[in-house]
Amino acid sequence: MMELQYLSGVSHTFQTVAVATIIFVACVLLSQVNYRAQLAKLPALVKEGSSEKKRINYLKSGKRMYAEGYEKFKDRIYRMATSDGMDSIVVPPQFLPELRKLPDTVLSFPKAVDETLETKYTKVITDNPMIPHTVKADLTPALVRLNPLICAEVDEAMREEMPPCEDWTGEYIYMKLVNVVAKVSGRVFVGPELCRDQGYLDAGINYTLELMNAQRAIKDMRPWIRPFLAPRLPEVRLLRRRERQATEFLRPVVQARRDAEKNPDYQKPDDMLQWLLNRSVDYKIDSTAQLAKFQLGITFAAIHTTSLTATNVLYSLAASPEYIPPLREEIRAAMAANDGIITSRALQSMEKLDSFMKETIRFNGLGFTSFSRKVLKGITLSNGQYIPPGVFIEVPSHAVYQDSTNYPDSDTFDGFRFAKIRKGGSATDNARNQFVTTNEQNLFFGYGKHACPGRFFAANEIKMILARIILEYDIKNVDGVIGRIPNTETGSSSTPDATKQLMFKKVHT
Ligand code: HEM
Repeated sequence: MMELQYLSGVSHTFQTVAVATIIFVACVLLSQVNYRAQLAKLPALVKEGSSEKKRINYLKSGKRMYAEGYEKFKDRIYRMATSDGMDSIVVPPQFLPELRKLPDTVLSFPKAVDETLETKYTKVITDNPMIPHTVKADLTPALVRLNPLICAEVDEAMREEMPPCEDWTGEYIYMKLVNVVAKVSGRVFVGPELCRDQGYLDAGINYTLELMNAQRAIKDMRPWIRPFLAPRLPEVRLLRRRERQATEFLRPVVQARRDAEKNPDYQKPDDMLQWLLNRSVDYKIDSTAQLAKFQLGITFAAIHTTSLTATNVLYSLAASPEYIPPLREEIRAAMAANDGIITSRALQSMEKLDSFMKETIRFNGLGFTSFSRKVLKGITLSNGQYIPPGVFIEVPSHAVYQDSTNYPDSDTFDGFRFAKIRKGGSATDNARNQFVTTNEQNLFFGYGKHACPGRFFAANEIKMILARIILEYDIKNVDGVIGRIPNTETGSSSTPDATKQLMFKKVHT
């Protein structure tokens, strides 16, 4: 009797579990059907073809497809299959003002980065506000004070990296710039103790490349198998090794600084590591390992973006060397007016250089889209179109830059386009036409509350590096290369081709 009762209990439990499982699976399937039905209501740029064909097409012709969509859909959103075969929702820029008001719980920047970088496995920190806050509240206001020091670091790093170039000399400038930027950013991020340590510099430079490799290896796995196998991928293990290595580099420096603080006369260093230490109590960061991950995160955000952008500008300059004499004159005058030092005031007065940098990224930014966000709760736009939760959105920034209603005669590269507007214009014209400007027509550094907080530092650093190069060298393409070295374009990304050389020759005055 007891046994029968027990068996009937087991069978009842089993039935309950089975029913619950069926209900759960049905709900998942229904939500999937609902999600697909909602997506299907949005117009698609490419209707025909298998998802693999669409994916390959996107990788090959992303730039053209974003331009086509921009022309075709104008003030409507549409969907397009992207590199991982999933549909992304492409949003025209006129919706940006309404989207920027939405909180991260509805339209999320960190969640978009989490999925793009597979942070569950790569462990990049995306959700700690301490990094953007420290960059905004400590680094940007410190620039006026730090610029002479940054300038001295640029000069020293350039002397170390660039050969004499007494005659025309070919250089793979991208790798040179990565080293310069790593040293200069290193001085500001970790301070004097580590910024010249080749081991630490290499760790920072390689981390970004290793992170991208790990992300690609994870994306190549089927999603359901990732929780089991991704942590064991050699590429992912390498990231763990880098984290441990960075922690070991930082440990003695952090310890020495904490010990020194006990001395009431101690002058705290003026760098990002110290600002992070100062804020660590408020943000409940108590281990060197966490600080090391923050440092790697900032390095990831800063080094290659800055050096790729500086490379883009030099590729444009080599293709249009007629800009070199007026730029050189401007830089000389700015320095002469500021006791030979590149102060913040000197940088601000280099409006032609700022303009040339801005015009370069109008044609050759680091990609064709901006404002990548994940939709967490459904959004109805002011034109009535509905964006379902679960999708990614992006704005076709390159198409915006090539629209002649935003930029008259938009097909023409006019290096001083923005300097001319600023010279004759109002305070608003001045504010809206700078390299660091972010708004609906200027999306290189993103848009809204997550727009790149490091852009002021990056702009200063790039200008100082370019100023040093333009003052000291004539620049041209390698013989036989006509026009600008084309960027490598894949899907939504565009990078200067690091395998190409530029020619440099020392200027003697
Ligand atoms: C030319 C160089 C750089 C470019 C092109 C660039 C670009 C960007 C872009 C597009 C975003 C996303 C913004 C959005 O979607 O709205 C971003 C975010 C960010 N960038 Fe930069 N960046 C550069 C340099 C730097 C530097 C030097 C730092 C650090 C000092 C930095 C720190 C960050 C951080 C912390 C975020 C995340 C902001 C947040 O979570 O709210 N970036 N950057």
